[in-house]
Amino acid sequence: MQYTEVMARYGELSTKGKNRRDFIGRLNGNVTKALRQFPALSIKPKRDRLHLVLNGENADAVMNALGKVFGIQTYSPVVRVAIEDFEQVKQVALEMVNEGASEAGMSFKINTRRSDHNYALDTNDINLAVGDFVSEARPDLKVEMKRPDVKVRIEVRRDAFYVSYLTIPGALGLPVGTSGKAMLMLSGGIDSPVAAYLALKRGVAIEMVHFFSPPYTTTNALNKAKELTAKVAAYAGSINFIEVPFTEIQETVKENVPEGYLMTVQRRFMLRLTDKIRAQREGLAIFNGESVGQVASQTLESMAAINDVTATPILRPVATLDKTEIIDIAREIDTFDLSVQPFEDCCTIFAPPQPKTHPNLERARYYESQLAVTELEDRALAGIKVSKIYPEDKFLTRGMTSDQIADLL
Ligand SMILES: Nc1ncnc2c1ncn2[C@@H]1O[C@H](COP(=O)(O)OP(=O)(O)OP(=O)(O)O)[C@@H](O)[C@H]1O
Repeated sequence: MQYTEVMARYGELSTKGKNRRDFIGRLNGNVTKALRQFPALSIKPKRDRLHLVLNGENADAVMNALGKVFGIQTYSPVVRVAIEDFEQVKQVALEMVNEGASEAGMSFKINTRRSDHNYALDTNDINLAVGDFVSEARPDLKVEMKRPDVKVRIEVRRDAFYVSYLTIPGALGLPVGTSGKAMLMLSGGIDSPVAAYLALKRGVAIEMVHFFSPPYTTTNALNKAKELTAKVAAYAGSINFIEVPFTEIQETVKENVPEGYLMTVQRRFMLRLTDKIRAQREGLAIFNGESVGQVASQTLESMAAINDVTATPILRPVATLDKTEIIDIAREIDTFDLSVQPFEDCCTIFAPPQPKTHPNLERARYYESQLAVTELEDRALAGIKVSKIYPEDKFLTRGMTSDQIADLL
C-alpha cells in the first residue's frame, strides 16, 4: 500500500481543557524531534489530530518512530486521493480490504464521514458505491456492520478523500515536557530505566543523575548507564546525563560509619546530592527505581531513613510492581539485555554484607553528622559532568573490552 500520510490522534487531551495549546505545541515539537531523520516529512498540527504528510518517506519507518512519542492515543496510515478522483477511492478501498481480509468468508464495512457537505455524493451514496465495487471484486466476502474484519474509513474533506483501515495503538501518556522537569536517579540496573520510561510517559522531562566510583567502577559501567540513557532517549528525543563522582564519599563513609549503616548513609548522600543538582537545574521532583521490599534499601523503614534528607517529592514509578512486571516493561523498551550485563555498580561494590533492613533514623543522622558532609558534597558537585544523549548514541565497545580482558587475567 502506498500511503501518503499518517494521522495521529491526541491522547488525554480532552481532560486537559485549558492546557490544550501547550499539549499540542509540545507534541508537535516532540514529534518533529523524534522524526528528524525524515527530512521530506511535513507535520501539520490540527485541533484534534496531527497530520504527517509523508512526501515519499517510508510509512513503516515513520510509524515506528511515532509509536514512541507520548501523547498519542492511536495513529493510522492514510492514502490521500484527489477530490476529482472518486474511482481511485474505490481502488484504494479494495486494496485495503484485500490486505485486511485475505481469506474467503471474512467481512468488511465501508464507513464514510463528510466534513465537506457540498460534495455531490452523501455518505450513504459513497458507502454503497465503494461497497458494491469491493463486493464485485471480492464476492467471497460478507458485508458486516457490527464487527467487520476490516473497516475502511473514507473521510471527505474539501481538498481530498482520506482513506484508511488500520488503527494502531500509540504510546499513550502525555507529551514529554508538559508536566515539568525532574531528576531521575539512574543506576545500571533493571528498575531505574523502567522508572525513567514511566516518568517520561506522564509528560515529565527527566535528566539522568548517575553516581560512579572510579577506580572501583570501570569506564564500562559508566558507559552502560549512558547507553541505557540512549535507549530511554528514544521516548524523549534526547536526555541530559549528569555523572557525579562518588569515590571520595564512599571511601569516607566506609572508613567512618559502622557497617550496618554504610548503605543508609551512602544513599542519604546520593539523595541529598541529587536534590542539590535538581535545585541548580530547576527540576521539581526526583524519580528513582525503588520497589517496596525488593532489597534491604527498599524497606519502608529504609526509605524513610534515606528520604529524611529532603522534602522534595520523591516519585517511585515501580514502587508497587513485582520484579517480573518490571522486567516485562524493560524488555518492551529494550533496556533489559543491557541492564543484565555484568558491569559493577558503585552501590554493589560498597555494599556491606549485611545492611540494616530496618535502620534507625536517629542513628543514621548521628553517624552522618560525624562526617564533613558539606565539603564532601561540594567536591562531588564540582566534579559533575553533563552531556546530552541521543537515541542513536552508542557508548559500549562491542565484543570483549580491555577491562573485561583485564578482569580475566
Ligand atoms: N549509581 C547510582 N546512581 C544513581 N542512582 C542510583 C545508583 N544506584 C542506585 N541508584 C538509585 O537507587 C535505586 C535503588 O537502587 P538499588 O541498587 O537498591 O536497587 P535496584 O533494585 O538494583 O535498582 P536498579 O535496578 O534501578 O539498579 C535505583 O533504582 C536508582 O534509582
